Amino acid sequence: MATTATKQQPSGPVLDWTAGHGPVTGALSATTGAFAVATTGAATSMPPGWALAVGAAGALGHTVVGLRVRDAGRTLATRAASWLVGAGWTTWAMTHGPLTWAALGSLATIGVGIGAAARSTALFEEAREEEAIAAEQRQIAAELSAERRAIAAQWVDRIQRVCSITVRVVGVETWETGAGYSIDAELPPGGATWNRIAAESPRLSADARLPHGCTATASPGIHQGRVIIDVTTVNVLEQERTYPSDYGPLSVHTGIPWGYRTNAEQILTYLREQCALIVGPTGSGKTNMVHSILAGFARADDILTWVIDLNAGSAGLPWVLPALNGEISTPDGKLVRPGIDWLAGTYDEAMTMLDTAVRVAKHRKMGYQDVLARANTDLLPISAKIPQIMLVIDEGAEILSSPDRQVRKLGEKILEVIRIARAMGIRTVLTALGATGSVLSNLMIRREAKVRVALTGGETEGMDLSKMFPGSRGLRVDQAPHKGAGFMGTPESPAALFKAWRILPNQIREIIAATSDRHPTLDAVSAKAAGPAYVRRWDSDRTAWMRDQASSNDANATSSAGTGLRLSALNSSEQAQGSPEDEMLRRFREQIDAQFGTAPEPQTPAGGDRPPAAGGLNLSALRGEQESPAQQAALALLLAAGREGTGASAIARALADEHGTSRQTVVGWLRDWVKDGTAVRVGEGTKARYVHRQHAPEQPPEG
Ligand SMILES: Nc1ncnc2c1ncn2[C@@H]1O[C@H](COP(=O)(O)OP(=O)(O)OP(=O)(O)O)[C@@H](O)[C@H]1O
Repeated sequence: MATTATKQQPSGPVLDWTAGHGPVTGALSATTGAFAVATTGAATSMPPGWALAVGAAGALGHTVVGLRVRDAGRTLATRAASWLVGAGWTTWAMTHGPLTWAALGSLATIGVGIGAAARSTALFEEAREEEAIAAEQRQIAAELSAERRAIAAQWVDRIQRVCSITVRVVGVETWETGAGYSIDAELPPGGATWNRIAAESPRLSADARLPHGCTATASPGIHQGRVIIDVTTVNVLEQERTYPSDYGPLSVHTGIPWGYRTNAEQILTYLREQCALIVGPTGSGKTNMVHSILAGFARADDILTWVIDLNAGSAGLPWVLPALNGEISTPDGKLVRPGIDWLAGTYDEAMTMLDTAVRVAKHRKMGYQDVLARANTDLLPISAKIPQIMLVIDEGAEILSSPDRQVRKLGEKILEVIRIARAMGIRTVLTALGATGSVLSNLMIRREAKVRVALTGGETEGMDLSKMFPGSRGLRVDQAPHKGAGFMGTPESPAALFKAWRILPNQIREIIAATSDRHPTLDAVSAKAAGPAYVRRWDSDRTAWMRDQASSNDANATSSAGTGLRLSALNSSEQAQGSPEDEMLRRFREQIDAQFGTAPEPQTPAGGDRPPAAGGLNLSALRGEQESPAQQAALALLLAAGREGTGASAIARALADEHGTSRQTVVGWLRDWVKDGTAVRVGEGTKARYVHRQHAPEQPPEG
């Protein structure tokens, strides 16, 4: 709150002065009450005398109750007077006439007299109750104020001792997170500046006997004569904090939390235009951090996450397998979608994904010309209808700097996406084990990836923080010796210590379930560009590696310690086709189809009897080796059209350029699909359109 000038708090008062400001706030509360009465009075033409009566009653209430609770005489007098002043002001405000204090005084006297005689009136009871509550609050405020005053006094002395500057503390705010406090102080006249205090941060921290990992950092106040000193008293980086259990919706526009600062406040990343780079050597907590990033993306209702993970699939699989294996369901018993929208674990799949991303970016540029013109912007307006695609590439930096020519081709594609797709809503998050020199010397990364994280986790080798965070001084690797901790900087929040939340598989499962209904679907323009390659992404032949991975993980758990890319992924076609494997593959495929109600397999006659499940994924919906690419593209369009559906003419138009398909041919396919239950015809005559059965309002009767 006080320390980070985040986007949510662009300006306005820095500190919260609502509690414990002594006489000023006391007077304020009396006057605000009076103001309310005056306003209401004026608005309802209340006779001005009533306001005086209220004031008198207030004075009376305070006096009587005060006597009962044995308040000091002086407090009593002040309090009663404040009510009268308030009421006096009210009357003045209501009548716009002069106020006679003699009249007031007499009224008050009369009031006290009357009040004493009328103890049991409702007014008195009410006043008494209010006063009891107020007294309790004042007690709390007084205690708080005492604590703040003590802090203020200590720091005035300390700054004098350490920096030889005599400041005047204007306010002290203790943080809601309980991890420290902020001091707002005025610098003495004569040209002292805030950075003189900032420069003495380590000595101030030592003088204050702060625990290890806690700091006193000075930053500019509301003008150059003021300074804010943030003091952390609890080392939250040392603690293990789990991912916050509130899985409420997020958006690319409101920022996605990636971790917390030393004051325990969340750091938000704004990735509409930025890419991100996360560096963390083995064991620093990088995989865990990627999971908490994927958690944030899963919670957003305008983000589709595509993950490339050629390294044993550990980053993406936990977001896919629980859903594919049907291990979880939503609270109302529905099947869930995976927490990410696409996972590439092999070289070929990664290439397909990157090609798709490039096509989507280019198509969006053309297809959304009118949207951009209408919104008068060159940045595609991202929403749940036109989602942002976040490409998360684990060890992407290693792909970029790989000596292997084939892998470097992937790298070139990644750079192309970064270069062309900012305006069109595709951004990347790259992770790196280290060796960032070559990556950071890439102009594209330097310019586009300004959200940066360095997970140090105690590792000092090969961590060049000055390259990761140019311009920031005083960052030392040894300040963040804990796993999951390091430094993070974004364009909105300067590089400083931070820690990622710990996230365990059970929370990942919870988030998959909680966010299943929230994920957007690819907009029609993008879906058309993405084509069958996208629609078939969960097909069993393309997800077979996940099964391989899952079983090889079981068999050889220790091998995951090896670092570097799993280049065997390049040999994706070399899958053993022995009969036990075939059997597993068949079972896996059956499972997927059973879970997600995909189209019945032509080669398994029993499949046709299964009632299709509503919703779910398009897994293997585009089956049928016998189908032409044009027909597959048509089916992709039908799927992409969602509940709205589409028609033969629209599909034929979309296919004309690439495939030269006639309307008549499309009519034939649609007719076949209606017959075999793939599509449903909705509406009549000119309103007739076709809806893929996944999106059909009601399931068609099975024939
Ligand atoms: N944010 C965190 N808070 C607390 N502990 C953490 C955090 N992140 C990671 N750890 C601890 O560090 C261990 C290693 O984390 P993780 O597997 O994410 O590291 P990594 O850098 O990906 O390593 P590897 O490359 O070997 O998988 C975890 O098992 C956990 O005990």
